[in-house]
Amino acid sequence: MTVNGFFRSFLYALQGLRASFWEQRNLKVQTLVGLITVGAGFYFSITATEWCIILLVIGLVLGLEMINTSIEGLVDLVTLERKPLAGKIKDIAAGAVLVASVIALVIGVIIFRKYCLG
Ligand SMILES: Nc1ncnc2c1ncn2[C@@H]1O[C@H](COP(=O)(O)OP(=O)(O)OP(=O)(O)O)[C@@H](O)[C@H]1O
Repeated sequence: MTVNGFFRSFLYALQGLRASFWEQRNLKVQTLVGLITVGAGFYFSITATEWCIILLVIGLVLGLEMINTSIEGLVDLVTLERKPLAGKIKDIAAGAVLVASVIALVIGVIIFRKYCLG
């Protein structure tokens, strides 16, 4: 891949980021929660290891939400008819986001509990 090709792929990825952000209410909410968590991280001066874990789960949730958005679009592209398989595929993709979000919440509680309780 040439430098130009790499740069173009990077721009396409940024376009994808922008498109999913403006189209997806969930992604905006998750980004806001992520930013609040980062703010809390600065406020409580969490450790480097805690930063790594927090940033990893934020990236996981946001990344999975974008893949979920992409799968929803792909299913709609294949069929707009009501079909059990189409619904199941969307539900599984949404379930993946839910799993990551619940894990992120648990990790957030584990990390910030000790700072909040003193
Ligand atoms: N073609 C379809 N056939 C059967 N069920 C569907 C179909 N499309 C969507 N569904 C069902 O409706 C749910 C919502 O799908 P939809 O594409 O509207 O997502 P959404 O509610 O807009 O999600 P988001 O708010 O994240 O965009 C799916 O999870 C699925 O259960």
